[in-house]
Amino acid sequence: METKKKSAFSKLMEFAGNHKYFSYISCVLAVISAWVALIPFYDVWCIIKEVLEVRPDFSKAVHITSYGWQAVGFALLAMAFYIASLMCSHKAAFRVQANMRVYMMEHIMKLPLGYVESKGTGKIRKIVTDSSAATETYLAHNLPDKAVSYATPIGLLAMMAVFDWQLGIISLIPAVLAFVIMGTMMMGPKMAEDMKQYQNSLETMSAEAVEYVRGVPVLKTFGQTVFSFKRFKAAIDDYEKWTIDYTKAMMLPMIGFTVFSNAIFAALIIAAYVLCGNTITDTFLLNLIFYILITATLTTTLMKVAYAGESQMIVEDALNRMDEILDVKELPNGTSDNKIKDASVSLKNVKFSYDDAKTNAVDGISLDIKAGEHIAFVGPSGGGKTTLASLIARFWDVNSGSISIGGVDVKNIESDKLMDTISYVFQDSKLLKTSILENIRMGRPDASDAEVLDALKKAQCSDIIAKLPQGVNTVIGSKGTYVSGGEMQRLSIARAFLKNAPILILDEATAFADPDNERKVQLAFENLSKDKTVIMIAHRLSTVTNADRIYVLKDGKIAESGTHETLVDAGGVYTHMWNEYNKSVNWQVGKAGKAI
Ligand SMILES: Nc1ncnc2c1ncn2[C@@H]1O[C@H](COP(=O)(O)OP(=O)(O)OP(=O)(O)O)[C@@H](O)[C@H]1O
Repeated sequence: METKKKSAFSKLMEFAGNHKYFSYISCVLAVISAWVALIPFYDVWCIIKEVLEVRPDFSKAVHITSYGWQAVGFALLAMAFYIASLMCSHKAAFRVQANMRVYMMEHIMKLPLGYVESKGTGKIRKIVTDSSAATETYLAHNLPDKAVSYATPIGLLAMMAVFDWQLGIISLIPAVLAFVIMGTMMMGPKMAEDMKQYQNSLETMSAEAVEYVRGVPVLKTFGQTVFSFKRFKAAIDDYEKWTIDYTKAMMLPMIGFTVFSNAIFAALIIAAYVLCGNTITDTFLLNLIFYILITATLTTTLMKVAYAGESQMIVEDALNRMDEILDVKELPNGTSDNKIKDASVSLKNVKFSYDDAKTNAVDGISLDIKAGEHIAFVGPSGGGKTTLASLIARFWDVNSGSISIGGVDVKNIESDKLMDTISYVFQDSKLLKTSILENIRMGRPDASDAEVLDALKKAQCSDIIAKLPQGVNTVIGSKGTYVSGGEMQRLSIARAFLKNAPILILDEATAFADPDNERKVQLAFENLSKDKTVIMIAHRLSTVTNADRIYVLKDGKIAESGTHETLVDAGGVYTHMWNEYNKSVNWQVGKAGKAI
């Protein structure tokens, strides 16, 4: 769907489907309502006219009541049209909001998984929900109001020209001035930019607040409370600055706008003195009273235009934020008829860099993993282990080179097929807020309860289930159901068991709370790894000693590769890492010994 260089309204209408007609009808009804709402003013004019004509014998004013009822009738009719207009506008707005969310989510599902991971699910959620909510307010309320605010001056103009064109023009002068101030100073490009900055600083402040609260345990442990409060404080200061700047920038235009839009009747009174001097006629008096009454409508209308303009800026900003996500290219889905012949993985001169990064995170890596081999990626932090594993699972597409699975380039494998071929067990396991049973069943939706239970057993989860209040039916994250990082990883191993994909990528957790958990996770990994091609991102060398081959990754390149034994003897990066590892193990044992 083309989303650029279009007005906010036409962008929104693309999401409305057939419901766009409700938006159009809503505007038409709002216009009718605006014009019908002017008729009671004509009735009032007739009443004043009759009063002036019959004075001083007011008993002759026999039409006043009928004019009065007519005014009430038209006021009610105008209200009915307005309500009907709002009903239509809400119908369209809710449909647009729903379609927008569905469209965004469908798009997000096709984006590189790496993008979703690095952008942050919280931020994406905020854009999807908040931006679509902003469009709802705009379409449901501001659009009909905008129609009213354009229709009313046209209706008024017609009426004013009919009754007394001179007074009409005079009452329009302040209105036009207010309108000019609004158009140039309150809604110009500068204000749109200020509004954007304001929204940005609001977003940063919310994000910093969340980070601050999430980091409280770490901050307290390291006694860094005051220091780290600085970032949050800086975000608050920035927000304060923008709010004050925005308010200051708005102050003069707002004063001008309010003065001019409320001064219409004052202009009329001054004009009356100038135009008539001491000889005021009945007709002039009648028209003057009529204009003074009716200009109140003009003031309200101008206010509505101002609010509609502000909400237009908000909706445009919301649409731009959505475009940030919609502009990210979806990963093209593979369609090759070539069959994946086995669970082998082959990389040929693979290069990849993250957006805006100066260096390649993976820089010309070639390797071949035969079906059924167990290999490990080790190396210093930032060496490219996770990135390389993500490329194999096609969370990102390579910049150059190629990755193939079973002889077929991953770009040509249909995404469902690719996901059936690979199981990725993340370090920070992804569990949803639903029952354990359903969480595990995601591995294979048609699995029976018995199969899920079997997977849980193989993944060493029996003790987790036993301690939960409702066993496998316990909802993760519900009250009283705390699962530790290690337990969570075992649960996601159970999910991988159920999926039973021939290639397994395991991102080993860096830290475990207790040795028992660590032993169980390792046992679960071992069970899961049987008869599969395994790629392990290892952080502790103890877990890779049995691997068929170890790749040491440094600065996005393979620094060394081979079995544990050959690498230990090679005297390179791995030897150094192994020595350091042994020192740390001995140090821990020594420390434990001392403590006892
Ligand atoms: N989402 C991202 N956006 C931008 N740069 C990234 C992203 N993820 C990783 N990087 C960068 O890419 C390089 C490789 O990182 P990667 O996470 O693959 O290393 P790693 O070996 O897995 O490190 P660790 O052992 O600490 O997990 C690093 O310089 C890192 O800063």
